[in-house]
Amino acid sequence: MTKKRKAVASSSPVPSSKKPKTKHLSAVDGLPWKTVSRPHEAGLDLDEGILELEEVDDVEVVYEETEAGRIVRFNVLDSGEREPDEDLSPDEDEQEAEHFISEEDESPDVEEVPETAKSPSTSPATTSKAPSTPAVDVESVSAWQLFSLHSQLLLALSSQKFTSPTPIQAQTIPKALAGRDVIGVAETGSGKTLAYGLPILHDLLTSAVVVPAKTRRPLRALVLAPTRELALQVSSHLNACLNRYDSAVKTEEPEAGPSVPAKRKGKGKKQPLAPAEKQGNAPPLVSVAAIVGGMSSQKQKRILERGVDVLVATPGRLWDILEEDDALAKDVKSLRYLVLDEADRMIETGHFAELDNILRLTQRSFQHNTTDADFAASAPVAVAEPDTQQPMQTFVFSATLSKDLQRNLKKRHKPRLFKGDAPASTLDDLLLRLDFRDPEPEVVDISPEGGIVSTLKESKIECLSTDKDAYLYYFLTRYPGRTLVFLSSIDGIRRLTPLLELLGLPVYPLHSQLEQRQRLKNLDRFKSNPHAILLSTDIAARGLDIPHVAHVVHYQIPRSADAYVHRNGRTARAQRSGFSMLMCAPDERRLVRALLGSLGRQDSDIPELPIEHHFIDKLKQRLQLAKQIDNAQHRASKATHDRNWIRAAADAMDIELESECVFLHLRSRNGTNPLLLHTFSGEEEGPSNRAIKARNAKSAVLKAELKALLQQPLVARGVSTRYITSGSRPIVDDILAGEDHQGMVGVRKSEAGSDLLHVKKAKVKGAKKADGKDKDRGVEKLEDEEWAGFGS
Ligand SMILES: Nc1ncnc2c1ncn2[C@@H]1O[C@H](COP(=O)(O)OP(=O)(O)OP(=O)(O)O)[C@@H](O)[C@H]1O
Repeated sequence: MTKKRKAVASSSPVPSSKKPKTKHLSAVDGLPWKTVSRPHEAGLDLDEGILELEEVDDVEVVYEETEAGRIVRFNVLDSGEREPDEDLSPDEDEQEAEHFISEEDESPDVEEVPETAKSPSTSPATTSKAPSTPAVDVESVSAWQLFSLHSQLLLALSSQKFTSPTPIQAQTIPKALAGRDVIGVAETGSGKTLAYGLPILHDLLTSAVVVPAKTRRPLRALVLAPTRELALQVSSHLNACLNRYDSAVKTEEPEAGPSVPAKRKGKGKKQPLAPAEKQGNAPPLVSVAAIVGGMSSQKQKRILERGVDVLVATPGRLWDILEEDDALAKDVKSLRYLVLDEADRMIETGHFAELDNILRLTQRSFQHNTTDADFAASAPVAVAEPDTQQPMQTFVFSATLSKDLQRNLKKRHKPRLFKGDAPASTLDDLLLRLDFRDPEPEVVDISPEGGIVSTLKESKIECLSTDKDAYLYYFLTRYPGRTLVFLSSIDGIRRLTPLLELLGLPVYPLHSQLEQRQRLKNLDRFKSNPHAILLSTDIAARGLDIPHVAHVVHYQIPRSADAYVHRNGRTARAQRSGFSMLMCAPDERRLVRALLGSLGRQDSDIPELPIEHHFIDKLKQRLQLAKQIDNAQHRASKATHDRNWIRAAADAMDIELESECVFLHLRSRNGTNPLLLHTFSGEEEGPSNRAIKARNAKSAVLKAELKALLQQPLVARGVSTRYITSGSRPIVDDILAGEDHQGMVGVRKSEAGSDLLHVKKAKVKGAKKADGKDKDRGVEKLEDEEWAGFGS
């Protein structure tokens, strides 16, 4: 097992007012190591790589010269709880109080142990109240103070530099904290995850008890998300709000006899630190986990056996588990919180039946008509009894929920009872099945007109379908930057990925037919390389929060206006600027018009991106070569694959390839549709080694040719690379100013968004010249209106 340790050697400044006491240790193992949760999104907790990661804080490394030579000592700074006035003068104490608040200042005194803790398993003998959290820098989160959030959350917001709530958070958090059901609609990247996440975590933290290791936690909150990546991301965003808390918490293993809530027990007294190992393995106060398809179900079952407070899941995997896990099904029936993130997408993913089944479980009215016998099987470990009478709060969030739907939801007064087994077929039906406790759930809709965020600049390129590869290659070369290219088909991604790879671009595919591990790996590579290109289907269209995506390209027209909005939402997030480019073939114009029409916009709203057409032919030449290489490689690998396959099939059937002529008639699993009818004999045993070698040699020659071509600079028309001060486009000034484009000689480095602006200005200027003063105003007005949607 690989075990990695990371020492944070007292880099965090200890306030000068604190005089930490130190423990001197010479052995590394004696340090208070804490296990760090490994990011599963990064694939680190899979079968390879780091299996365990530990870190240590507040350790000073001291080198001492001794007779035996130089030795290293570690001073463990004990900045733990002090006796009042122990280390500080009264003045200093006051000063410190001005800058920091602790949980005790913030929240009411010790809370009652909640109902959930009163089950035999979480009786006072085995649970204790949440310990206090570290101090919070009040000033950095003053804008959050009005919500009176748990100090751990303030701490997390402060450390993530989330200085103030976003508009959707500001409007929904108070309502959610007041116990209302909320339907939140706000633009992409506006912080909807924390809009529902913070109220849930606040409640769970303030009512949390330290659950002993062997006790299963009852599920309190369920977040459903349409894709695996989104579920993992939501779980990681919520965990980021709990991280520092867990590392700061000091827990004690419960001893025999009644335990006392930690706060009371520790009031004014110094709490002994649990041994390092115990701290590292201590169960978190509030736990969040993700359950998604494509990842080890054994591991996910283990997590569920231990129990989690907040479960983030895709409906498909969750329903699979629910069918077998009665304890979890029972929990789902008595949830405290239910969240549908990107609800409108979930009915499109083919998991609608599962989602419908899960929603049935959450229906209290449904439960009243059902006995618990279905789920009465005994739990594997002690379970804290959930409170089925506790009302459930429901949150539905998306960037695109139609006004009609919102009106329907508001009109509804009672949850609809299920009649028969026919699944609902529309989003309206689905949402009407939600067991809103409010007769009128709060609808907070602050989505922008047309669904497009103000910091996004849109553009389009009109070209033939067959030229899309060349124009895409042009765009990627002309505007390097993290780019997410959306295609509608997996086949398209499979075709385009090797071509762009051969052209030397850092390109990664993402689609549902990749293994989950590969999906996460590619996503991770995309996140870590500022020039990476992700070719993806719409599985990356919703919710994914990848920092600094510079461009979104719609290689194929999105299927719906909502898809257009969500795809665009992967850039221009959290008030940052972003750029999107729609590639439109002549036969797609009608679709684009319809798509924009349903957003209340026009085709002409989206300006064309200026193209230096001179480059296109050169790029086509390179692409042509890349296609030939790809074909040659494909044929060679297919031939090898076919040959191996035929041999394996013959082996399996105990057939001599040399002598017989055989019919292979393979059928699909259900035995109905013939998949392949193949005749072969020894002579037809696939291509010979010689043929395969010849193909490989051909592709090697083509590769060398392409390599040479790629090394040649792409030079703009009118540029002389020999005489950089002459030619119709002197380039010397740009070179001297460092503004020359690295991949295209004679082109100035620029951002796609600013080039778009230049086009706009040039148009206005040209129009002014041509049409005279009166018309000028008209043109300017028209331009302004056109640009109103782009917020430039
Ligand atoms: N109060 C805040 N201040 C600054 N950044 C924030 C704040 N809240 C959230 N963020 C950050 O904003 C980004 C977008 O948040 P989030 O993913 O929740 O958006 P979203 O509205 O759910 O987007 P989408 O509709 O695409 O799913 C994230 O990186 C998140 O960490």
